[in-house]
Amino acid sequence: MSSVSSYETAEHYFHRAADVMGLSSNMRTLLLTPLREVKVQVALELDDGQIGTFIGYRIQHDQARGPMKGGLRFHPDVDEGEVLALATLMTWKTALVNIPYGGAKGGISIDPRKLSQGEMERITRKFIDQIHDVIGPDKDIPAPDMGTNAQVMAWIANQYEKFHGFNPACVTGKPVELHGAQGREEATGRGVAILTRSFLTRLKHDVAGATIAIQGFGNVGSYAARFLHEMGAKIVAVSDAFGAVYNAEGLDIPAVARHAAETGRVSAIGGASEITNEELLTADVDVLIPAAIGGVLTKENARHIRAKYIVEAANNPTEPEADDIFEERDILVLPDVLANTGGVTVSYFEWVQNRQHFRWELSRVREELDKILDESFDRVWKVATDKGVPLRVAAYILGIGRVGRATVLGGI
Ligand SMILES: NC(=O)C1=CN([C@@H]2O[C@H](COP(=O)(O)OP(=O)(O)OC[C@H]3O[C@@H](n4cnc5c(N)ncnc54)[C@H](OP(=O)(O)O)[C@@H]3O)[C@@H](O)[C@H]2O)C=CC1
Ligand SMILES: O=C(O)CCC(=O)C(=O)O
Repeated sequence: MSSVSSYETAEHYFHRAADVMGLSSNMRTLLLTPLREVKVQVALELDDGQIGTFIGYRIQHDQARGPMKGGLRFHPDVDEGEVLALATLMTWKTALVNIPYGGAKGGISIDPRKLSQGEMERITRKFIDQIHDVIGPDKDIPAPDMGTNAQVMAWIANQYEKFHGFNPACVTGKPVELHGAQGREEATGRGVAILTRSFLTRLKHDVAGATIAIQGFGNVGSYAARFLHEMGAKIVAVSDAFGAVYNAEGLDIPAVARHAAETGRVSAIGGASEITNEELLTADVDVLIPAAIGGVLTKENARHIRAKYIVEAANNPTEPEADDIFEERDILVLPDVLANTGGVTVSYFEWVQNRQHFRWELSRVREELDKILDESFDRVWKVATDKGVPLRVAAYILGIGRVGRATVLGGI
């Protein structure tokens, strides 16, 4: 696990790009300082009659380019620094793909696996009771992240509407039956697969037959695995919090998905050996895709990574010293700020549809998403090539540049 905090990582990557851009120290302070940090008590009666007291956060980083946007994470590791780091990342991410939003993120420090469905619903509603005034379709629009899903988004919409009236654009990632968008659930993982293919193609490496290890088999990891499998890639290892499974000939991903749905974990599936998450990270593969928690690629394991390429489906998986080691070892990294933008982009399509009271077909969602991903990838690649910088620095230059210009044009 990383010894560097998520926020130190976020600041480091910001300054690395800001140095190349020649940003003044005043501008750096303005762009890094969050607009608002909300920290609330979320207290409720648990199923066993005990009182549970949890801490919830919503950190709104920047709104120069539009209402703030970002997911809501339910995980035991959630703290203020992590949420701020993730909110900051959202600001550069929405700017990079040029959708009209700023950045925010939220979370509650809880373990959803230890809660009943009823407890999850009560916690979600209690949290929205505390923050409904600072969120909304023109202020800040939450969405799913680790530990939350379409059902949680449905409760958020319902609770928000108790205060403010019907307004499904107040949250995205909702169930399709309740004003959600076709294709949002698959969007982040599908985007990861499409960008992985573009990345490999640019490097003259065919996705068909490429060997891939994916850490995390939740929303993002499982859809990325599914789409890459359909593209002909050989997914040799996948994992969840309990451990990993490996088959050098390639896993049968639809079978792993069925097994995980039935048993709640990927382990103990026939025809694959059990390995640890750490062994998955150092597997001998073409592409490593971290798609779970942050801070998993560290200065301790970076020299043992055998993948040729890393695609960051997770947010903030790589600590700065590991990133430097990858650069030195010519391991190319497709950074989170680009690699996982499929989710927020389709969230934007959902928000647009909600505001227009109009529904798009899945084919239109996919087509519009592919266009944005292709354009963003090409732009990042060009800046990296023109300036001779890594893809992460190039992506940050584009994102920070757009936010900086909007800030100057709009005035403070
Ligand atoms: N959902 C989205 O649209 C987006 C998500 N992301 C990022 O993608 C990543 C994954 O999110 P998402 O798929 O939504 O989350 P989910 O909660 O759906 O899935 C998380 C996965 O990670 C596994 N996991 C949890 N803890 C560990 C651990 N310590 N070691 C290994 N695996 C672990 C979980 O296992 P288990 O099931 O056993 O707990 C699960 O397989 C996060 O970094 C998130 O910020 C980025 C952009 C958008
Ligand atoms: O869909 C969204 O609005 C946000 C997704 C998210 O949290 C992320 O990209 O990290």
